[in-house]
Amino acid sequence: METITSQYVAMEGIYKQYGNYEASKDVNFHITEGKIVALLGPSGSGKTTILRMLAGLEHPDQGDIYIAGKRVNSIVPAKRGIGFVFQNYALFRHMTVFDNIVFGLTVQKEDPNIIKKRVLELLDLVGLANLQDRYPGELSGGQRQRVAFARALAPRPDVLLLDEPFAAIDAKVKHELRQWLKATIKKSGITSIFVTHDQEEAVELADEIIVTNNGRIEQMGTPEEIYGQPATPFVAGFMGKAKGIMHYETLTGFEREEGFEWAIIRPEFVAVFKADADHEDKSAVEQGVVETVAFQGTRLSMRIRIGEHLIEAEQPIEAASFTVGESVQVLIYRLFLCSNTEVHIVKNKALEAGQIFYI
Ligand SMILES: Nc1ncnc2c1ncn2[C@@H]1O[C@H](COP(=O)(O)OP(=O)(O)OP(=O)(O)O)[C@@H](O)[C@H]1O
Repeated sequence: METITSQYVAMEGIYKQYGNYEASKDVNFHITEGKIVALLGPSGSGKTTILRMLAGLEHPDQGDIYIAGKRVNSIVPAKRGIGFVFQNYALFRHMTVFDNIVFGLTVQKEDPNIIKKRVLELLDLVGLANLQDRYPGELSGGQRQRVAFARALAPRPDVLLLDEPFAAIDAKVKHELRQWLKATIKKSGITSIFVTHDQEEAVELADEIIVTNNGRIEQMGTPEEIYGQPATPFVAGFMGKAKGIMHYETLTGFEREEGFEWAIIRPEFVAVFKADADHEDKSAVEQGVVETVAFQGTRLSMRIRIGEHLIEAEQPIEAASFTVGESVQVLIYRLFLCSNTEVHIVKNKALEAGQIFYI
């Protein structure tokens, strides 16, 4: 059997078509042992197809798949050493929590005493030791997902695959459950790959993110890299909250670059001042007019018109309040300047030397 040594999970030169539709186009990535990796991208971008090919539930038309250093293309799903957690829990309703977890092991025909010991260990790991006799219908969504997680870990897989594991979970519980999952995965040391279309989830959980778009991988990197140094215009526009995307002509402090026609301005790249506010960067501001103001808990979210362009800005609520129609000074600290294929991260040259930038 072929082996690769330096990478634990890998895809090399993967192509996959469904009929005429190309769901994966030259997919390549390498994942190091013990990492948590998110497959992040819009609906239909090919995330689930990648996960299902790793699991052996779909087969590539071309390319190589490696798990735990072994080429697994021709190995059946049950022998690939993977655990799978689905978004809808997929627990057996007529079985207790204990028996649901046992199910992951009985198929391996283990000794009953070893099975019991292993299940108790897992119940402890997922914090459900006192609920082992309950049925899935008597658990909350978060608890059910913990059981599904324990069941997937039961046979000690080399790799854990999770398909939108929090999709069916209440928004309030999600944050807590993500923190729990991250800590539990790290404790067990298992290499984990999960699919999500939620960038907040990817950033919160993953050591590394693979951004998919239209069947291709746009970028792989740490959340900080993906967020702060987008490699492609798609990633620059996909990550971050509501952003101003404008056909770029001139903005104070930013020069034109040949072939770079578009600018992406995220809310955190912008500061807003009252029209009469005095500050040291006056020469670097644009004049704008507030078009909308929305209160969002701890922040004010605003849409501001600069000439023909609309950009989004955010202010802490302790800062000055703003009203619709008000003229304001807008200071753009930086922007992402995009050609069709490249992104340049450009700082405002008109700012005083020594200005501290946000990111
Ligand atoms: N069995 C199939 N037969 C035909 N086309 C399919 C099949 N499975 C997926 N596709 C198509 O392949 C593309 C990629 O699908 P995939 O499920 O991998 O995307 P995704 O990024 O996971 O999307 P989502 O977030 O909506 O689940 C989609 O256009 C989808 O319609």
